[in-house]
Amino acid sequence: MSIQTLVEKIKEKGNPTVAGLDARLEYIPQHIAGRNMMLHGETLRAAAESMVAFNCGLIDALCDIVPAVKPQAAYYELLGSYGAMALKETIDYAHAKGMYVIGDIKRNDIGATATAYAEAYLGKTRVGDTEIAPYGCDSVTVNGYLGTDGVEPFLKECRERDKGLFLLVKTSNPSSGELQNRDMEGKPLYARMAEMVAKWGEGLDTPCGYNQVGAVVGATWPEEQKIIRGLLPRSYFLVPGYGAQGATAKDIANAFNDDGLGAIVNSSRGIMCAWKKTGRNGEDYKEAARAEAIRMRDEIVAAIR
Ligand SMILES: O=c1ccn([C@@H]2O[C@H](COP(=O)(O)O)[C@@H](O)[C@H]2O)c(=O)[nH]1
Repeated sequence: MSIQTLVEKIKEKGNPTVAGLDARLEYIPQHIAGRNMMLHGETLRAAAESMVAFNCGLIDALCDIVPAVKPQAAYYELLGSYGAMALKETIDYAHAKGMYVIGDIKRNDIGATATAYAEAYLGKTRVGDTEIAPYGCDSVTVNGYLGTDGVEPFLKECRERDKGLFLLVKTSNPSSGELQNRDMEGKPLYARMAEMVAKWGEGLDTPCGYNQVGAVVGATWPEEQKIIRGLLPRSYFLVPGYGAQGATAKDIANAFNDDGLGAIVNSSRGIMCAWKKTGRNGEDYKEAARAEAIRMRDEIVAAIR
């Protein structure tokens, strides 16, 4: 699914947000985790099956109001081979429920290895005469700081399979300025990266006007958002940092274009852990996640109006 499909889903739902699926065991209510530990003991399998059950419940609760999910690969890798299966099951379930899937993998390497990452998460791998999509994400986050040869294999998937990318430009974490804001021949490094993103996106515009090659721009950096928006008017921004990292709706407005499009704001812990604030032991985790997703949507739509 291309960035165009993401834009259509955002418009259809009137909701420029994405729900992060980054479950640790402590974010999963006891009625789910306890049941799986009864069945499988205190094992990685029990943790992974709990994660899938929790994710599917969240997807059921959100799929009619939220256009996309963003599973973060780290939390699945934490569960070894069971985690890999949990990630695939989560992606397939989200697709079955009509959601767009952004794989937050932040990968890159030398060209040959980047090709393997790109095929694993966006493309297909060949087994004999059969081609199989190991994960089948619609788009992924990519670390462009390795340069063009590492990004090219991901661009190939955009060209050949209509996939999307979000290149790390200005990340949301407190230390991101240590390197990303350093001067590079008169401009901050993140601005140089934005220029690279524009170059990598050449020839990858979609009919809706947005390019397949987008950028990760932290909600925690409103001033940088404005500068990067100016450099990349037709790129979609994935904007993490809202909620648990402290950014609010007023911090994200600069990421959007005047048409109210151009950015999708992520919340992971804010939505996944909303049940922890209701005092009902997680029995109501789906309702709590939905209520938080609606609150977030309304707050962000009001802020960009
Ligand atoms: O600059 C970045 C890039 C990615 N992330 C990821 O987004 C979510 C944020 O989770 P919250 O719980 O909403 O804080 C998480 O998967 C990060 O790895 C980011 O935060 N900043």
